[in-house]
Amino acid sequence: MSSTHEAAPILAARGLTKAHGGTRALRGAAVDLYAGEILAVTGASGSGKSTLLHCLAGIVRPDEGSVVYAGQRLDRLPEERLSELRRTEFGVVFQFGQLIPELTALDNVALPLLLAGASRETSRRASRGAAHEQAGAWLERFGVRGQEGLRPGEMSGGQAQRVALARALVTGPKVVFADEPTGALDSLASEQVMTALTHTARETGTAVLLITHDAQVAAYADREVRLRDGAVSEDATALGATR
Ligand SMILES: Nc1ncnc2c1ncn2[C@@H]1O[C@H](COP(=O)(O)OP(=O)(O)OP(=O)(O)O)[C@@H](O)[C@H]1O
Repeated sequence: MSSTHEAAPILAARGLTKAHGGTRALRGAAVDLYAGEILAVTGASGSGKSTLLHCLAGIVRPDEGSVVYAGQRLDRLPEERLSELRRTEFGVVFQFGQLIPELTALDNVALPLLLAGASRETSRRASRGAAHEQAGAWLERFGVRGQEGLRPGEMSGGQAQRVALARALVTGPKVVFADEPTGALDSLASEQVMTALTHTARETGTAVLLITHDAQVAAYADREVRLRDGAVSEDATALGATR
């Protein structure tokens, strides 16, 4: 992907600051994410990567600055509109999947669909069957079809992360936020997870904001921005990912 984009970014942050107690995690960070783009955010430990992701995903409000998603100020939306947006337009994957331990893989992936269905007040039974069918198809897509009855504690780390990816993508989000999704995996599992994530995102046109400190993982992205002390230090465009 080239460094010049004609369309407006789907997500744009400017001048973000955020302090956690006395620690200034973000100091004027700015970033653009374009529709369908896979953007790696890299930087040393403590440079503010996770805080940036939380602000962009509407999980945390910045102290100052703006976050514009599809033309609306995310940082000014009331909490209920924000949570609806997170449920319908965004998907998230964290380092340790954050699957619900009591639920099977199938139920974990079906859950976002059931929540979306419940908010639309569709027939419970019909939506449950459809959600399970769709969840099964996504597990298949991520190569974990045989695992639908397993609970997270019964899966390998790589399998659990692929289930977490299926859960993040099942609702057809516009943006997936992935915070060190391979941070707890060995290199083979890490490769499988990154291949699954990037292939699917490219097929579905989902934009991905990928946090990583691993150059091999960043190489899957189209473009990289580097954070240093809470601000973007370098916009290393056009990684030229071919995967
Ligand atoms: N909830 C919190 N309470 C207090 N300090 C925090 C909190 N979250 C982050 N920080 C601090 O803010 C700074 C930025 O943290 P952040 O997690 O955003 O960085 P990071 O680049 O993602 O780091 P890492 O790669 O280690 O996960 C760090 O100094 C961190 O200790």
